[in-house]
Amino acid sequence: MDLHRGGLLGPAPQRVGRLVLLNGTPSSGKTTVAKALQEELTEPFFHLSLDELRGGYPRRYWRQDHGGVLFRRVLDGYLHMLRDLTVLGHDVISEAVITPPMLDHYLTLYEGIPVLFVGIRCPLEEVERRERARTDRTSVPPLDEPVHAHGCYDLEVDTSVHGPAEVAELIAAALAGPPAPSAFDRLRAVRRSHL
Ligand SMILES: Nc1ncnc2c1ncn2[C@@H]1O[C@H](COP(=O)(O)OP(=O)(O)OP(=O)(O)O)[C@@H](O)[C@H]1O
Repeated sequence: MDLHRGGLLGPAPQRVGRLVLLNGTPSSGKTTVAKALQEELTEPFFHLSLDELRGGYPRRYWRQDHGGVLFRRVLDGYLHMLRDLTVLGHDVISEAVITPPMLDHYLTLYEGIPVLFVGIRCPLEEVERRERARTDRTSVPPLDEPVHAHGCYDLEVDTSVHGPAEVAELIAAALAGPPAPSAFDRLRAVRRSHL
């Protein structure tokens, strides 16, 4: 796929940026890890949570979004926006809740982009405890099994065992020597073998 595209600053950048994709159930700790990772890394990594992007629409639109149509459109915008940032040379940290029907979309959308796929694990009892303690949004049910059903990562961490700074160190080490083939390449190979 030809990712070459010029920007406001002239010709396309020398390299496509890296994408650190943190996948886990709500309240597994993705946003917390993303912020700790930005602190850990010496190079600048862009991070925006889906919740922050959702804030672009006033609350009344979300109250009317009963079929989830607005949510899906904003999620799609989020994923495409992060892809475009990597194409323009930004290194990016992204959060994801990838259930099995969604996986193909990610594999196709991020073809040609170096993805470090990180499983953010956390036991369900701890996820539920964190959900109950949250005041920033209405509680949502955990999705642990479907989110990790594909069973393939470059790195898996458990945020009930390792604190955010430790997890950030593990991810930084994986970024310094990313596995090859990457988890996304292995998942694409599995997809091709089923065609
Ligand atoms: N390692 C941790 N130890 C204890 N509490 C944590 C840890 N990581 C996150 N939390 C707490 O759990 C709550 C949810 O964390 P966070 O927002 O990072 O999860 P998330 O996976 O990004 O959730 P969502 O998908 O809903 O955005 C927060 O209150 C956060 O402070």
